[in-house]
Amino acid sequence: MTDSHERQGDLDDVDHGVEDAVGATQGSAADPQQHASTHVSRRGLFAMGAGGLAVGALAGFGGTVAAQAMMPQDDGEAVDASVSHPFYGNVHQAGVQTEPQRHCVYMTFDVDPGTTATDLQSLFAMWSAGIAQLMQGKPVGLVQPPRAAAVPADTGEATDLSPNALTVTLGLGPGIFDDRFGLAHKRPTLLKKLPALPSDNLQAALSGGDLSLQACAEDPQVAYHAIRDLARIGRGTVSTRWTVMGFGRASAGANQMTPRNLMGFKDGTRNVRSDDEFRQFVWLDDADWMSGGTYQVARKIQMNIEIWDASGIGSQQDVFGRTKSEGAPLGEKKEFDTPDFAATEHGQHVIPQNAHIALAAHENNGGVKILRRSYNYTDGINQFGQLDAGLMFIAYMNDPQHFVKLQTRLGSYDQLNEYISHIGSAIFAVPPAPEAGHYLAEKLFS
Ligand SMILES: C=CC1=C(C)c2cc3[nH]c(cc4nc(cc5[nH]c(cc1n2)c(C)c5CCC(=O)O)C(CCC(=O)O)=C4C)c(C)c3C=C
Ligand SMILES: [Fe+2]
Repeated sequence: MTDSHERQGDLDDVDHGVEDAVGATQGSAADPQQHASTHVSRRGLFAMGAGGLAVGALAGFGGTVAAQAMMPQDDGEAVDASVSHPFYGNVHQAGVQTEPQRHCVYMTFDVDPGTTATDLQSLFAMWSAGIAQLMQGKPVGLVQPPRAAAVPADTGEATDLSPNALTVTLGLGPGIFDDRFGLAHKRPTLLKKLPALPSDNLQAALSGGDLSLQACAEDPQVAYHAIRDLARIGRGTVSTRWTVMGFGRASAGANQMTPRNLMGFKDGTRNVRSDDEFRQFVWLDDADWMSGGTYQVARKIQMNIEIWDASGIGSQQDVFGRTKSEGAPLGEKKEFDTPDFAATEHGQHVIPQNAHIALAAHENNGGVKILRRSYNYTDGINQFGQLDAGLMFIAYMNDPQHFVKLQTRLGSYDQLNEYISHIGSAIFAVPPAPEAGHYLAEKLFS
């Protein structure tokens, strides 16, 4: 039993929100047999009941949230705050193939000492029930409980805000499959710590984690609220490790205009887009309990923005191999023209061989592609009074070696290295979405 159980006993006046809702529905667990051999702690009961809450949540709130006015944005795209994505039954977790929303809060967690597999199981059940609520624009429990001494289960800052296309995506780090929880035999085949890579400048405090949550939404407060309440639900089982608040999505989805990174260049022009490409490069198939899942690589990449801002447009364009305004490959006219990496002029490659796109393109990497779903971030100013900002690079792929292969080349030769520094790094396995009546990563425990 972890100290969280004791704390739950102590906090009589807390409105337990998701926990109570889950516990109250335990009679409707989808498959009680599945848990028959599990030690049934209070948390175990939550785990059994999570499916019931899920079903209830779907039945009760499944319709679309009341439509609101469409808010036109500067990029010409309208934000429809009423959009909500389904959590259950979609095979893949939302937040991967989902068109990138404008804001993202990314957080990793370490599992607290003394936590058991049953505690983890309960956490995933409670997080699943909570995420299902949040993605519909609902609180995870009472914002205003009736008794004056009761602590609200939901922190309340998203009250009256619509779902805003919120997605919350759970990742499991390599640590979940070490000797702490008896889950080593369930380790996703390709999940292991990333090796040291060229140009790494990693800080331990910005790296690793047993679990990750990526919350993306069109409204930053909706994304932050989700992470805050989920971290609260996890208290006593997991502790926060590192977090990044991302904005101005720096990758485009299939139907979106290409956004710009903080270096002012369009980012996401040549990304994984079609269902076929997702099948080929992102989703895991025939991978036991991970089928329908994927791997997530997160890198916090700091930019030396002040130095970049002082460099000439010619060298900026050479760094990426693209023009700044249009985003066209050098030597071409339009953004979506195909780069010609062989073209030369006056004996020089038109796209320098050490340009970012020349090194990263699938044509020059044995056909390898990864899905980039990154966000800009800022941490204010650094100790020298300079802008502290960069790219929260988040990528999804069905083989983490694809990232390793690309970053080995980029870290060794990329002109961009003069202006960036990889300061944080982590890898996670992203399980498939649960069916209605089940919860994330449930098959880990059967
Ligand atoms: C290991 C993978 C990659 C890292 C790390 C990475 C960092 C990084 N990228 C930019 C900006 C741009 N990247 C662009 C293209 C691009 N980048 C990668 C991979 C990594 N980038 C790939 C696979 C590609 C596609 C290459 C191609 O097929 O042409 C571009 C060009 C526009 C686009 O196609 O998206 C930009 C701009 C930054 C600023 C950065 C780290 C801070
Ligand atoms: Fe890139």
